[in-house]
Amino acid sequence: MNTLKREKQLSNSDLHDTVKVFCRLRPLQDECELPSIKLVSPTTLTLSSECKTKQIRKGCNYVFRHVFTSYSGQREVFEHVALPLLEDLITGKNGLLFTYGVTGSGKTYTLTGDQTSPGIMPSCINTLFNSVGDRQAQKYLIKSDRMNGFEMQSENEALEERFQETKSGKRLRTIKKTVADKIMYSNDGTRLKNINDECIYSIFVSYTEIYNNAVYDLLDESNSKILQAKIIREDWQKNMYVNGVEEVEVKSAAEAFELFYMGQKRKRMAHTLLNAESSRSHSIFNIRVVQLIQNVQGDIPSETMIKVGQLSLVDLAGSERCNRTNNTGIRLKEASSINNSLMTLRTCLEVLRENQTTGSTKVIPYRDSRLTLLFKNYFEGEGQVRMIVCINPSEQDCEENLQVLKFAEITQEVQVTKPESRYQQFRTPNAKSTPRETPKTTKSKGVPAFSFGPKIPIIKLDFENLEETSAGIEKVLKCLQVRKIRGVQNKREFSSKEKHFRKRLLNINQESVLTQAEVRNLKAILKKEKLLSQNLNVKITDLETANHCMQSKNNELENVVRTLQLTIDEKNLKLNQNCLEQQKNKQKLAIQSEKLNKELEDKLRQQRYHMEVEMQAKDLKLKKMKEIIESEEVAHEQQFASEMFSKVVEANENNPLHNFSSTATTRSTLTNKNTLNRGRAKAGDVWLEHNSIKPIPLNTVMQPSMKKRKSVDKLKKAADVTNAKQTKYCLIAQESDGAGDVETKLYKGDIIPTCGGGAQVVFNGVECLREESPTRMPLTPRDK
Ligand SMILES: Nc1ncnc2c1ncn2[C@@H]1O[C@H](COP(=O)(O)OP(=O)(O)OP(=O)(O)O)[C@@H](O)[C@H]1O
Repeated sequence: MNTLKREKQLSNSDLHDTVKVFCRLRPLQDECELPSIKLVSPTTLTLSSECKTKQIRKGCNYVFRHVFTSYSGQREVFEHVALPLLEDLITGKNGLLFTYGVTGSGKTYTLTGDQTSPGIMPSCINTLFNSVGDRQAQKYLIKSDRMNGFEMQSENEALEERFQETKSGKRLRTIKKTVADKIMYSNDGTRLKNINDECIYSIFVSYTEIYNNAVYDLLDESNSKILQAKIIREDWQKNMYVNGVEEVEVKSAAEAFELFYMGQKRKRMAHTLLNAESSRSHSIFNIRVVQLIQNVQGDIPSETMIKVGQLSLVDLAGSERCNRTNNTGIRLKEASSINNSLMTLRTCLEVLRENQTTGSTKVIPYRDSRLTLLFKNYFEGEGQVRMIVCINPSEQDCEENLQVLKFAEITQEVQVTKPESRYQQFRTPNAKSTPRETPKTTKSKGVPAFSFGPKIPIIKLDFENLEETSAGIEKVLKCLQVRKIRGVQNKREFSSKEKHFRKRLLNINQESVLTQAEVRNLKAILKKEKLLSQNLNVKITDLETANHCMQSKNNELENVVRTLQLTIDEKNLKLNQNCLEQQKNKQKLAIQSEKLNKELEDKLRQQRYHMEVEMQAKDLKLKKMKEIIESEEVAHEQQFASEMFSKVVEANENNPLHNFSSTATTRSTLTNKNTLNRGRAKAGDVWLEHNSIKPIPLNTVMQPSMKKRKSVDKLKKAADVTNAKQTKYCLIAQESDGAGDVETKLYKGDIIPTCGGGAQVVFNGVECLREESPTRMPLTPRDK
């Protein structure tokens, strides 16, 4: 397995020239969480196994100049990182310190901190004022020209300005004392050792921010609500600066903190209007220390030199990725702008490193972003550059931290030339104009710009005292010679100054041409923006109208929904009432039916009891009747059976098909069934009426009841009897006694199908119809 262990050891000589990169780990919010970053040594760290990013290079170490752990205090960070920059600043050297890292990794905390643990900015301010003490120049003796330069005023001018300020109350701070107390940071009394006792100092601060690639002056008091974007320009020394930026001279730490507080307030206010957050912009707090060195000859200051040092403290915006934050709209624009500027910073440093290591001369794209353009000079050797990489060792930030570490890796390989102090500006109190170009070692004397040499002495021509006269002439000659030499020098100086002046004029002209072009561009941009804004206004109006329509429609629909809802509610109420009534009715019905059932059961029980009693009585009666009938009928039966038998035999003779099982069976069945089945013919029974003779119809009142019948005179085929529909059989016989009486006898029986498919007739009764003549003689007992 190829171990990718890579550890960069920075050589001592490199340390002086490279960008010095420090790392600060912030404490984890959740104490139970395991850190995704592991400290290998005080200068080295590595990503731990908790970091589950795909891009992780296992075993890869990242080396810094120093790693501040979560236990490192603000003081430690200040002493290691910012104090050397302050020492440079006080001697007129420039320095740039920026914090870089993911959102929430502690950049602002490191730079600003809070009252009890002041960050780098308040510590720098406190240390500066502790060190300068009473060696401060009088206010307004030095004045910013708002073009990266300084002017020197006479004491009277400065006094006048101070007087005007007090009179107008222009710079009187508006914040309350309670707020002023709150914005004070604790001061531990640290002092710088390299203060020059022969100098007096003036401290200036400016506070700017870069938001969406536009520079805003946070101390600009011209319009307190809307911040105007500023342009970045290059001064005559090729230094980049924010044109027209407000540089305020501060005479105490409190004043500086007040300005910082006001700048932050303005930033918040402007951002509320722009719908942005503080961490969405890069903020730059600039401290400039102007050092005045005055050489005094007698009572008159013979020469005045100015050295200017600048320290830029930059709080970069968070470097998170767009897809993690799911930004859209303005946030996406902000994020891409932040990422673009950070990307450009990265590209610039990469190209710079490549140019330095390979000797190539690739163009560094400083102009691609305002951030890199503003700090171009630092990367090209105008001062020390230090970076604090802030890291939140939480697992969530793991992937972003990896990107940050990679950036840190590139940055610390970039070389910057060692800064050196120089006289940036010079101005004598009596001269009004500021010489723009001041060679580092140029010294100007407190005498008129052009001197014509010593005055020509006045001599008296005294021919009597020739010696004195000739000495005087000699003096005049000498003086004239000196004046001649001075004249030549003056001529030379004049021509060089003229040259220089022309050159400056040319530069100014070029600058003015460039400015004009810039103004033209800006005007074109403004025009475009105005057009865009007009279009947007039209769109907004359209959308507002549409929105209005939609809202009225929506209101109507809401009304409809409300009425429908009311109807539904009413119906639901009725439905519920109906349900309740139904349930009540059901309950009532159930109670009633239960009552009825009970009553019926009681009645049934009573009836059953009565019937049983009746039945028993009837049974008793029947038994008695049976006994009587049986004794009476024995004789009749025998006679009837013999009659029946003869009739059937007779009928059988006429119809051989008539299938009777046996005479004996018939007789016995007849005997048994006669009493039981007589008169039990049902209404639905079909009768087979067998008229073997043609009977004379009798007009008796009672007639046989055979509603459904089939009359046959002969039984020709078996089907006549076996027809399943026919259930009753009736054989008709008629007799006449000759005296006029006629008797018809109907022998009745049930047709019962047999197992063999035939049928048998079981006789069970005889009906007799008798018609007697009213004229007939009564029968003698013999006749009977
Ligand atoms: N070293 C630290 N010790 C204690 N608290 C810290 C430390 N670093 C950061 N914090 C806390 O973490 C929180 C976030 O820090 P800070 O606002 O400085 O992050 P940031 O990187 O500036 O974020 P942004 O990019 O959003 O501005 C703050 O509440 C701060 O107090």
